[in-house]
Amino acid sequence: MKAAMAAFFELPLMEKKKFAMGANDLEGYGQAYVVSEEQKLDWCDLVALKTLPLEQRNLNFWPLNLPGFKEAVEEYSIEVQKVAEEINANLSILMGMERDGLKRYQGELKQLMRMNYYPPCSSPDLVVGVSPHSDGGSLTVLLQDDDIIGLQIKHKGEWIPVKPIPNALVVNIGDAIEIMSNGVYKSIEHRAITNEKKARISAAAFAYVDDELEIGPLDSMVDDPHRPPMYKKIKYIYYIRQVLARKMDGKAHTDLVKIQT
Ligand SMILES: O=C(O)CCC(=O)C(=O)O
Ligand SMILES: [Fe+2]
Repeated sequence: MKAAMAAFFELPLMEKKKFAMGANDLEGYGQAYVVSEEQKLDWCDLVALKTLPLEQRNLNFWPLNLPGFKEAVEEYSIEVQKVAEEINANLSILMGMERDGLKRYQGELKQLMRMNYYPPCSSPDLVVGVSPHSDGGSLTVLLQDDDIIGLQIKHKGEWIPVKPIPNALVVNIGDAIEIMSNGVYKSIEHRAITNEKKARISAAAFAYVDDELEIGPLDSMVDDPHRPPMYKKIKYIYYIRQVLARKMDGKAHTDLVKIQT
């Protein structure tokens, strides 16, 4: 998977542009957005592909003439989905349900694979690889370089590096699980920084629910009046549209659906 991603980003720009993301597309090759004049520039190339279920793949965005790419992404996406499903099963138990509790509620999870390429940057203070945000879906499973630190999480107001553990994956809770868990499992604010000398590649597999599903705190996580619902119910499509429309601004999106007390 790492070799396949590296081979893609090494393609000449003209080749990569054949898979260019349209203005309102989630899929394809592009650059991370520049949010505002005041904000540091995002320093990152990316290609995003809908990987699962198989019928939602749009092979027009896939570099099919790159040897081994499709096979690697296909195999990796299936394996990483099993990891996401196993974590969901365990989270279900932690949330007071049977192992299949979240699966029953969420249905079969879909997957978008976002592959990021952060070129080396001689002025790392002036750019940020990916601006601070939380992931909108249920879970994100991240594959990162074993020897280059780039990912940071916000903890008690400070940016803490997530040091790579060789051959390990990083799992982020997304906003949808925060909402379903009624705030017990919080989505994490994170960003990626660039490196002065070395390029870094990562693959974020976002597992998310069907657009039409209404997400809200699960019954097992609500205990009125001791633990009332803390989030409004919202159809996932409306939630994710808000996230995408407002670009990236820390954890502001979950605040939008919080019930004010
Ligand atoms: O490259 C990373 O470590 C993080 C990427 C990320 O947060 C994302 O693609 O949502
Ligand atoms: Fe992210």
